[in-house]
Amino acid sequence: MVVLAKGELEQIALPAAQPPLAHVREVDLSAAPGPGRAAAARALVSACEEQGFFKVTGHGVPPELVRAAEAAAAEFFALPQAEKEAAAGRPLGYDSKRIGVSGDLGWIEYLMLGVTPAGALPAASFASWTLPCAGAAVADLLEEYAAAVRRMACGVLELMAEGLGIAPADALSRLVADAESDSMLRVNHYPPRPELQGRLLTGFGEHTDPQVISVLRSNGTSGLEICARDGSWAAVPPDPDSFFVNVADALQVLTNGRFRSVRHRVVVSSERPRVSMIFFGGPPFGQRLAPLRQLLGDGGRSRYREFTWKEYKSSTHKGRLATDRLCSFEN
Ligand SMILES: C=C1C[C@]23C[C@@]1(O)CC[C@H]2[C@@]12CC[C@H](O)[C@@](C)(C(=O)O1)[C@H]2[C@@H]3C(=O)O
Ligand SMILES: O=C(O)CCC(=O)C(=O)O
Ligand SMILES: [Fe+2]
Repeated sequence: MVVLAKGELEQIALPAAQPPLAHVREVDLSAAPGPGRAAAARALVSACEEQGFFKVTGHGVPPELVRAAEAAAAEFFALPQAEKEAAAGRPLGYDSKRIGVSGDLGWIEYLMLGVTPAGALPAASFASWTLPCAGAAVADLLEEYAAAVRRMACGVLELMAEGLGIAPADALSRLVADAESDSMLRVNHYPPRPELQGRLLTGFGEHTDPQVISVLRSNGTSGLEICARDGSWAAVPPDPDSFFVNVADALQVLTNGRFRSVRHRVVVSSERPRVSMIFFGGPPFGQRLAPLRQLLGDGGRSRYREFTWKEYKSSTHKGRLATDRLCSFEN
């Protein structure tokens, strides 16, 4: 349930619907080694260069696991408010309308879960966190789902390394595969909007994701919009059978700006609820982030100073959602 105080609805009202994204880039992760895989790797690299965003097909995540995880999430959000609030916590746990700690609001309720021990700090991980419904089944399903999506994210990062021509093959995926990776799962529920004389509401305000890669799956309800390099916004047609990948800030740094993290937001315009589950693949806290030498070229200049993920994450968490956070790390 989302309850807004007087005046808060005005803060999140949006004026206009955006046109659908004309060309959703697609990458088939199941392409067999050989020319098919090389073409998929090229498609992935050009999608990351042009949009920082693409759809993954042939992803290998079992559809029954996706359906079960979504049903578990829906079951959680359907609980009485008091029971959901028993799972409240910051930064991990249940919350509604507040995003971050700097005053950003949205027409949203959500669960944040740590996928790895590092991602779970300082609160609980799936293993030690018992959701107050249907036994521990919800936590178990979401944990299994997160593990499957994390494996897929690593597959995407391996294909990316191939497309970029960098070695070793796990140069990027190891950041997320690492046992110390700071990875999280976020489950968002955007209830149908209240009647607002045709106006739209911000579900999740515009931002880039700070991590390396985000992998998003939603039900069939629209809402996700991405921003093109020219600043125009477009609506992404939902596809519950596929996953969407966002290039996130740390990947922008690793590629020295060749890939740009995609600015995106969620707009609530529907009579139907939207449920999305997003895996955020983050590096270990101590990981130093700087452009990969192989992507700098001879005498190439690094656009970013070196910093650790811990440093970046804490700077991120102090600011507003829409802030362009990377600019203070530029050389
Ligand atoms: C306002 C904020 C919420 C956020 C932390 C931040 O200070 C800026 C980045 C936000 C974001 C966006 C992507 C993910 O949803 C998220 C979990 C993340 O890592 O960075 C959120 C943060 C959050 O909701 O706490
Ligand atoms: O819920 C969505 O579809 C996207 C939300 C998002 O961008 C986020 O949680 O970072
Ligand atoms: Fe996001």
